[in-house]
Amino acid sequence: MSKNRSKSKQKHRSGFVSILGRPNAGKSTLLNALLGTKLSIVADKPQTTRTTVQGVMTLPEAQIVFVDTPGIHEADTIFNRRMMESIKEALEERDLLLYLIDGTRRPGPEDEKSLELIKDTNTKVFALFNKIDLIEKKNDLLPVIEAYSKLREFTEYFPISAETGEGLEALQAAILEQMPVGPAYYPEDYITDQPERFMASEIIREKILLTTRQEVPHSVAVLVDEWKEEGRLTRISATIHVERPGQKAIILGARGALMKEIATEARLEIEKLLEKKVFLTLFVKVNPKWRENESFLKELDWRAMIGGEASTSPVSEDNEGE
Ligand SMILES: Nc1nc2c(ncn2[C@@H]2O[C@H](COP(=O)(O)OP(=O)(O)OP(=O)(O)O)[C@@H](O)[C@H]2O)c(=O)[nH]1
Repeated sequence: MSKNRSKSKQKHRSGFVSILGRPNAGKSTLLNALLGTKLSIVADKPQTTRTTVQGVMTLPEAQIVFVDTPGIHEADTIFNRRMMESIKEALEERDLLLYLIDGTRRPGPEDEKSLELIKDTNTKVFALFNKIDLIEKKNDLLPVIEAYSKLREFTEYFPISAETGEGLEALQAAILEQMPVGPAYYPEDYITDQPERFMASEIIREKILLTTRQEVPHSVAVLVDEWKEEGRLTRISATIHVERPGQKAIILGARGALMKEIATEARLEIEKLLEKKVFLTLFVKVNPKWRENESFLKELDWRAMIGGEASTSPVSEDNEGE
């Protein structure tokens, strides 16, 4: 880590950061963790036609704009030289790159291929070794870090867990330090309802996990279908997607009792968050194999919500009301 952390504190800083990494490394989880825990601001429009703003973290002393890198997703499958060149060009425009690595695995040929993208960029790159919560003995991470550092020299190395939040504070401080002096690009109070929408779905999901005591742990996804501000009331309707009819039965409980409990607890917490009265309607729907359904996963991704692509379609007959 660099030494003069305190020196840089007075001036406001701002910059553009991209998160890269192989599929499944945890990029979305990290972005959510960095932004979510800070109740961050999320921009609802692309910053330029080429770049999508994924989220803006506004702190008293800095603003960090997380931006997507166009073409990066295709780059994993299409190794077209022109595309690689345009991605590399885009990466040059960033103030910092976060290269996310699954810290539980040593690099394989796919990882080496993926590192090609950042091979000769002039932009600083942090190596983030994610999922350290899965590593029993911390020493087991060392050979992984060593193997990666042989493939490329990174500016700094961070063991983190996007899931538990471990290491994220240090990471945030280091990101801040890399940001050039500059103004905030977005007004401080520029908060759309989108993070609230995402947080509401997370609250509902959490209540399900607590209420059903982990009987349906990872088979649950919650999508907010409708969000209407009606004066002092916010009307929210959301669908709980499960994989099997048995899971739907568990969530509903006898005569819908459990579902009622989930809805009430979630409503109370969302009311606290919004500081408003909330009318919450929940539906539960069997959506087999939703985890393999590409378009559904996209809908789930809260970034998709920012683009206004979240489902607003009416709920189908399969649903059960609160
Ligand atoms: N145990 C653990 N799991 C994690 C962590 N970070 C992410 N995951 C899990 O890893 C999986 C992939 O995470 P994502 O955030 O979807 O990964 P991604 O890099 O955005 O994936 P793509 O969208 O496919 O590029 C999910 O099941 C996450 O829950 C972590 O720190 N610890």
